[in-house]
Amino acid sequence: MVKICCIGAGYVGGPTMAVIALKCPDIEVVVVDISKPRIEAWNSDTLPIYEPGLDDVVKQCRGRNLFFSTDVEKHVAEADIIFVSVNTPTKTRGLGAGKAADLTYWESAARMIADVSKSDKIVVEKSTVPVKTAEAIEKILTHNSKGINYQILSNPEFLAEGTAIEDLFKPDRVLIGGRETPEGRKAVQALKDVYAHWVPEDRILTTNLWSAELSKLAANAFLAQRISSVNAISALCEATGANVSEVAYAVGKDTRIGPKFLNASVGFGGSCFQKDILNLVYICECNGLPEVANYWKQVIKINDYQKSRFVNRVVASMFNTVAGKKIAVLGFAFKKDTGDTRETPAIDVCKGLLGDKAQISIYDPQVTEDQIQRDLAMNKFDWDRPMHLQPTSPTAIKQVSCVWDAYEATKGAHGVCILTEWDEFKTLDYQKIFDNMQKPAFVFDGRNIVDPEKLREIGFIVYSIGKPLDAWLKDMPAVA
Ligand SMILES: NC(=O)C1=CN([C@@H]2O[C@H](COP(=O)(O)OP(=O)(O)OC[C@H]3O[C@@H](n4cnc5c(N)ncnc54)[C@H](O)[C@@H]3O)[C@@H](O)[C@H]2O)C=CC1
Ligand SMILES: O=C(O)[C@H]1O[C@H](OP(=O)(O)OP(=O)(O)OC[C@H]2O[C@@H](n3ccc(=O)[nH]c3=O)[C@H](O)[C@@H]2O)[C@H](O)[C@@H](O)[C@@H]1O
Repeated sequence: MVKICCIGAGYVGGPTMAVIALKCPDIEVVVVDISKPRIEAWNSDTLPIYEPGLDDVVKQCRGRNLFFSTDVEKHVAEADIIFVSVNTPTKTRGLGAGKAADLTYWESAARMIADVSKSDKIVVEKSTVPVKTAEAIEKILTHNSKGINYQILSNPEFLAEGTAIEDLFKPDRVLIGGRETPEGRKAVQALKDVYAHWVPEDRILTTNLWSAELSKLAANAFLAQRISSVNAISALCEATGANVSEVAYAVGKDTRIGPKFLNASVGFGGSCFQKDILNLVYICECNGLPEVANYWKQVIKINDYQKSRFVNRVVASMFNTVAGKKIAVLGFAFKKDTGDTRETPAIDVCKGLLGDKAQISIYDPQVTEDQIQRDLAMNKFDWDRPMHLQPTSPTAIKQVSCVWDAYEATKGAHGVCILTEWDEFKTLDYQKIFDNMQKPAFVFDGRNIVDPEKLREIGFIVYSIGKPLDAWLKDMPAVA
């Protein structure tokens, strides 16, 4: 029986390995992590991450050919194929701080593999890493090899949170990069055989190592660039009276452009887009390509602009101050169907409103109060460290309260900011919300999920990203 061990039981390691175990009953899969609480949660009825369909997959194979353990060294030693799916956060200190990927966790995993291995291994980069990381990993492994043969493969993951199980069941493509040597090709084939259990052959792409590593960074940069493009156009729509949804629809009808990923928003969030683009920028700079670096940097600048533009709209339309005013925030996760808050635009929006002394009442169906308080207190990039390295009990921010109901959050509020596109926000009783709010009552829709006309009929003053402006807002320009 082939044995797979995955180091890192996070958003990628957990679901990916659960699906491999489900689709490959002839393979034993063990997911290991240094975080004891995380592994305990994977072994319990309350999994550590919320992902539609995941519970079902885990229940079907846990204890059969899927195991979760903290005994990292034992399972690494026994495995034939080792996936490494640990954090690769942005460096916060030293060379490349604020841009370069911090490979501390990757390096320590590689050193541990070298220490405990007694047989040949295929080591698979699942984490998103800078191009050429495989070379560094190879050096670490072969320097301590004791005659053991290691083959390094790059097999980046393209799943999106909220649809991870769907994406894993039916991936657009699986990408495997390896060395172009007989041993390298054999290793690529071994990994191909795993995916071939359920992925059609023509969707399994094989490339050289560097193409696979770079394709992951490029794919995320292209996706984020689409959002920044439509968000840039949304600002122009507001200035001209065009409607961004109509523009995006018309643009996306061109089959060369396509309709997906053109929803204007308060900004993209999530653990990877910003981090991976910063990493790409750094690699370009290191390779003497400042023009290319600046091109990609602009995608992040527009994203930051979009978030601060939103805050400015809120403050400007409420007579240029929100001091002491209750603002309801609906949605804190970076997108719907996940409890993940990493780099969520809600953090920057809330911090912006707090900077103007607002009182914020937050409701999100999946995010805990503890998480929200930690996010608002944490320094940038600290969120992407393993749990045990994050600040444990930050001082709670007094102006922020978290409630478990949208109606409670909006009661007595001056304004409502919709920051995540949870389906339940589309069907709220907005008349009831209006009746219980201060007047004039404002809705700032950062996800374009409510019908502005219907809300205006109720009496709200409405701001929707990239939509023709309410007369009220036209008279209140949002200048920083
Ligand atoms: N979250 C996502 O949707 C996607 C993430 N990625 C990439 O996958 C990688 C992992 O991301 P996530 O799963 O989201 O991170 P995560 O933070 O959810 O999980 C990483 C896990 O690795 C563990 N870990 C760190 N060092 C370790 C070590 N030396 N030994 C054992 N365990 C260790 C941590 O305790 C943590 O549980 C990152 O490189 C990310 O860029 C790629 C595609 C999608
Ligand atoms: O490397 C990663 O981590 C993953 O990053 C993204 O996945 P994810 O961040 O989970 O979610 P997305 O659906 O891409 O959304 C990212 C952000 O963009 C926003 N978004 C998305 C689409 C859109 O049209 N407009 C928009 O503002 C979302 O609300 C969210 O805040 C990619 O879609 C995955 O392919 C990739 O594997």
